[in-house]
Amino acid sequence: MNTADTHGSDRAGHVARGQDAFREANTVGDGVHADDASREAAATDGDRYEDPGNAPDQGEMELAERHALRRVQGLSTELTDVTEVEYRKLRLERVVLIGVWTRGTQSEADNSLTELAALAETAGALVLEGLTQRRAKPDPATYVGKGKASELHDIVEATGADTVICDGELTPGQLRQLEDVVKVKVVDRTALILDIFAQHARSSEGKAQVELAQLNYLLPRLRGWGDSLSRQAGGSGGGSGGGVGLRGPGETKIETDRRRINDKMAKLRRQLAHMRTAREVKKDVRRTREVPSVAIAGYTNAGKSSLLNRLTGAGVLVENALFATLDPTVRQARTPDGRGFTLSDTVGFVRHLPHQLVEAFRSTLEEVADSDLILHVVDGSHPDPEQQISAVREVFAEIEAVDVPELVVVNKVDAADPDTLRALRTRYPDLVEVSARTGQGVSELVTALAEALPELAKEVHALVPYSRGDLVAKVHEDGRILSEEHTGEGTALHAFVPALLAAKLDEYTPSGV
Ligand SMILES: Nc1nc2c(ncn2[C@@H]2O[C@H](COP(=O)(O)OP(=O)(O)OP(=O)(O)O)[C@@H](O)[C@H]2O)c(=O)[nH]1
Ligand SMILES: [Mg+2]
Repeated sequence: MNTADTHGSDRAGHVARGQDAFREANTVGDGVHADDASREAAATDGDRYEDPGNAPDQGEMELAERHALRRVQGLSTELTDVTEVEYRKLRLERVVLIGVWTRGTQSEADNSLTELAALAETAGALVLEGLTQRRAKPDPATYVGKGKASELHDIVEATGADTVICDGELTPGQLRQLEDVVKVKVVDRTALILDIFAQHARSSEGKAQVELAQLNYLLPRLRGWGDSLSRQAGGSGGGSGGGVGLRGPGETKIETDRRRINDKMAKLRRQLAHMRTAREVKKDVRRTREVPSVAIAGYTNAGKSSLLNRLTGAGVLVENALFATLDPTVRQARTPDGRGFTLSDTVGFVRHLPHQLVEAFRSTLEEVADSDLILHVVDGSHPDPEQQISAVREVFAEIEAVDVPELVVVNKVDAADPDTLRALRTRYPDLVEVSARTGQGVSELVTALAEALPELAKEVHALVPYSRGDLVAKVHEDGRILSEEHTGEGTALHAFVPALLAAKLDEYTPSGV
């Protein structure tokens, strides 16, 4: 918690307050300028692994495509005969949610279940009922207590639900034993999030990362799922202990499956290592340009992609669903005083992000840790934004991003409760309030962002011969020009530039300046 706190608002800094008049006058923010040339540059830099085209309406196309494809997800061909991989196509239709509430207030417990409902809907399920049980800790056998479990069975039967989703990560044994009582498929929050990620991954790297996480989750659960599902499939009616005759061949099959899964995981790890190298190379290119990078991070559905769109007109997918964005999108942008920087959208965070996913997405999340500034986008219209802020900061700590300066950006102020906003202002005095929807506050955000960006290191005076027009162009691109004059010998420049570019300009610096 201490690490998270040191990451606090005091360091976010730079945000001028009391500019309400200015804000009123600027309700339609035009955002950071991203010209076509720089957008083209972003495309050739190839920050996406499967470039879906660079048309401005790309986000809309993705959205349409997603709606068209929703719920038609195939299995990887290599695993089609592993029947226990069943959970990968959860085919959630009608679900009942159940949560064990161990600490905190009633409203926190309710928020948690509301979030689970949003996750379930994002995965394509229809939520019929949500229940919580207050207990000191989850029951080691059936997650909820025995009595509650049979009550749950009655509700499942009465509503005609086909799946129960538990708000936590269950042990293989708990999953199996609860299934025995409720007689329908039981999945946990982790499996649900993995399923959403599987539906949403678009790049080959994202797909590989999710598949690795799924297999990782599946491995210790093979037997549990296998037992329970085969009993159900066999229609033997929930007798305990499984069929004697099934045990031998069942175990052999599990061994085979386990080996196949291990092989598949090894292959995925190799592929990912390879893709990672490719990404490092691209990052190096960016680093040699020394353009500062800004990462937009925050809780899922906070409005990160909307804000990126508002800031650059990038046409990135926006959807009122959790985890709409899984693949990093990087755009070139420019501050009002002309300094170039990159702005990247990232995968949303969630409370108790399954550990397998943090592992799998480590390379993607490291983009955040490697950035020069984090715009931490917070959903101001959520009933409990502070809890989301802490959840996000926990992930920052896990990916070692706590040293990166953070600017807290409270989004959706058009829909936020004034009391919530007041509480946030007290807690994070340096925050910026915006609405990606209406554009309110966006120009203040641009100013705050420009101030928080690391200053370009070097002031140079140079006389660049006309044969080195490329260098002058670079100064225009990456630097901030104070004066420029065309003389008989070349272009005389006075500018602030990144250190690396300053070194290149060194030989054109007249001595004595
Ligand atoms: N009222 C209001 N709604 C907003 C605002 N910004 C975004 N939204 C809505 O919030 C939802 C989520 O927006 P996204 O931009 O997809 O959020 P995200 O943080 O990128 O979400 P993930 O990629 O899923 O993590 C969408 O329905 C947006 O229309 C805002 O300023 N005001
Ligand atoms: Mg997004």
